[in-house]
Amino acid sequence: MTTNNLSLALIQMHVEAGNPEANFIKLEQMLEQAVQGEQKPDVIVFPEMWNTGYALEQIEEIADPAGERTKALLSSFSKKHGVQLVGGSVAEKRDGGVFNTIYVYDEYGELQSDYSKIHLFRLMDEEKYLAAGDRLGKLTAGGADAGMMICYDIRFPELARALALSGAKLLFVPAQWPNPRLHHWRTLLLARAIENQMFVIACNRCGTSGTTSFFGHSMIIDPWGEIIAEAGDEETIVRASIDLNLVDQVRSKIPVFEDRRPNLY
Ligand SMILES: O=C(O)CCC(=O)C(=O)O
Repeated sequence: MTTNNLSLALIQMHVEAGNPEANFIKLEQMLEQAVQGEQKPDVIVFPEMWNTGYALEQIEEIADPAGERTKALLSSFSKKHGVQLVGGSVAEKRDGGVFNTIYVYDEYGELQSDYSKIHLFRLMDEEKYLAAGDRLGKLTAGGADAGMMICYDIRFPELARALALSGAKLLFVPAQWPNPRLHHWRTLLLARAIENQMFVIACNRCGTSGTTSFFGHSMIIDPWGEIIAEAGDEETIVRASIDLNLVDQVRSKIPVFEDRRPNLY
């Protein structure tokens, strides 16, 4: 069988809470590094809320108005380098609120889709400062249908299943998932990959903000649940090439989607 390869790079960066200037500089530096590797990536993924971090008390002032600054950067970079960007998420100010939003730019510099986090994480008071999105996140990557979820969203298996049922073969997950819940992060990502027989491509931040530390461990998991790449806790770019044909192979070996009994549950 011929391969259908997609080359990925995940920007596992330190985010400075409340300092968009520093974060834009850091992101641009790491983006340049990402395209200078031996194999130019087809898709680059960033972490959650990389522009502002979780400076929630200041979020109204520092969120990107209509995402304009972020969109300008993503559009020009994707076009210049012919690379698709799953632009992490940013704090985006619109419609009288602040949303936690992913913009996806295609390799021609055009906005392909967006997604605003639909489950707000109450342990970090997100519901007090942020507005929730109200639709699913879908995109295409390497010619395949894909879905996106943000951080806490991975605790909701129904969401990943809905995306898989709508055709997604890959799931992109930008996150700011902190210590001490590394075990939850790895287990949930592995479960979403195995149960939906899809690639899971998860980009977490690293470093410390105030008293909260982030363990990194960005991961690329295949539809059989094998870990193709996993970072440690340092600032790094995680790279891997995946064969999209593996999704159909795994789905025909164990036909979970044909064997479902949705009328019983
Ligand atoms: O669910 C968790 O444990 C972490 C979620 C989180 O940090 C977030 O959604 O920002």
